[in-house]
Amino acid sequence: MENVFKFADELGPLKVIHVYEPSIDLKGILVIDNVATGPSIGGVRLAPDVSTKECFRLARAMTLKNAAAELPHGGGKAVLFGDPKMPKSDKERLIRAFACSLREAEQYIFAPDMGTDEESMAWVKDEIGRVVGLPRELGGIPLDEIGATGWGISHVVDVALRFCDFELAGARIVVQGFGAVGYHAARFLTDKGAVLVGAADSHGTIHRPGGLNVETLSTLKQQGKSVVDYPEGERLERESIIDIPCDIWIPAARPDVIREDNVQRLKTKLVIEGANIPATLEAEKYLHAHGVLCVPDFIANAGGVICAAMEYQGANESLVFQAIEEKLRRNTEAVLKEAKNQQKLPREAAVDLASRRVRKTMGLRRWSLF
Ligand SMILES: NC(=O)C1=CN([C@@H]2O[C@H](COP(=O)(O)OP(=O)(O)OC[C@H]3O[C@@H](n4cnc5c(N)ncnc54)[C@H](OP(=O)(O)O)[C@@H]3O)[C@@H](O)[C@H]2O)C=CC1
Ligand SMILES: O=C(O)CCC(=O)C(=O)O
Repeated sequence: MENVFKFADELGPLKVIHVYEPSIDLKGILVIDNVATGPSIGGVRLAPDVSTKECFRLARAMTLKNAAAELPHGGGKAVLFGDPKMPKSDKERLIRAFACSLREAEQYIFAPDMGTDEESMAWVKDEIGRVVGLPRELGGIPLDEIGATGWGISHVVDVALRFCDFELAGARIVVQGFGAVGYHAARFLTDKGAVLVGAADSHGTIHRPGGLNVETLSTLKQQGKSVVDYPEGERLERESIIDIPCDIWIPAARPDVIREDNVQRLKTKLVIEGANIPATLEAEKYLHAHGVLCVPDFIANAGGVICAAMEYQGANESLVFQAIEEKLRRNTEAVLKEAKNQQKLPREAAVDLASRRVRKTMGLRRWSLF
């Protein structure tokens, strides 16, 4: 048995639950990292290559994200082993069973992540009720459909550009992953004058220096095709997305895509981490040393969970965009100012800000974690 206490530090994790039901090939993990601020919220990720370590790192990112955004929620995350493109009936059975198996894990509120969506959350609601990110028909605010995280990213970019030497009009952007985060980030940024010159999905990369039409790419994805089916431009290998020269590079897919062994290939001025844990610390240090500004994940991509938390409190959809804008602009400014003034990595400044808030709420409780 893996020694799960190797992840333990002053913040958590509070609980690590492994779920196994061989009759339907259900293998899942829930990490509840910290609930000092309230019940944890974090998405359920369905992917073939997840792990306990990935789940813990994602749960910790949620603890920091929810604290930075001043939400009354702690951090948790769940992962399910499986192909997100499995037949829908299999996926429904898996998610319903996973929800049932975690019925008693009341300190965790289900939400969507890679491989799961509003419909998956509707199945969770039907089974156990403790869920956010629901379809509108069930009273939810469909955070992926409205582009909550992409909206937040567009404001993070706007603030980060005050710390850079270029403007958004005409800036070349590259997006790795063309799902809920990648598509909406590209949509909001190109609406403000940026040019999307590269995009990747699980099948490959498309590169067109003259610009890619975001809605054409979105239509291809809705038809079950790939970004590489775009009618113009150069088709490249999936990993070649990192080589495309640009001004803003936005990871919006898997973890650890920017590492010590490939960070030198990035030719950009600004990295906005749309994905969770997309870069290793060493890679972020390299970027910092080479003058590339990098806004960390739990600051940049908090739009989705702000929306989710507001849904949980019964808020109206029209208030969500304003709340995301305000919180993300304030945090981005605070983190980048502190990083600049103290000559720190933006991540160091962000972790200081968020963990200070978590420690304060822990100090207000009899037991710090539970
Ligand atoms: N949804 C949200 O609001 C939030 C999401 N995040 C994070 O953002 C990231 C993306 O989430 P989301 O957009 O919701 O996920 P989706 O499942 O909607 O989209 C993921 C996209 O990534 C692509 N992809 C998968 N693997 C690779 C790869 N190796 N290289 C390139 N592209 C790849 C997929 O390709 P294909 O289409 O071919 O499957 C798909 O286009 C995750 O890290 C998630 O945790 C963070 C905060 C909030
Ligand atoms: O935004 C979501 O889907 C819920 C929260 C989450 O999992 C995340 O922010 O990564």
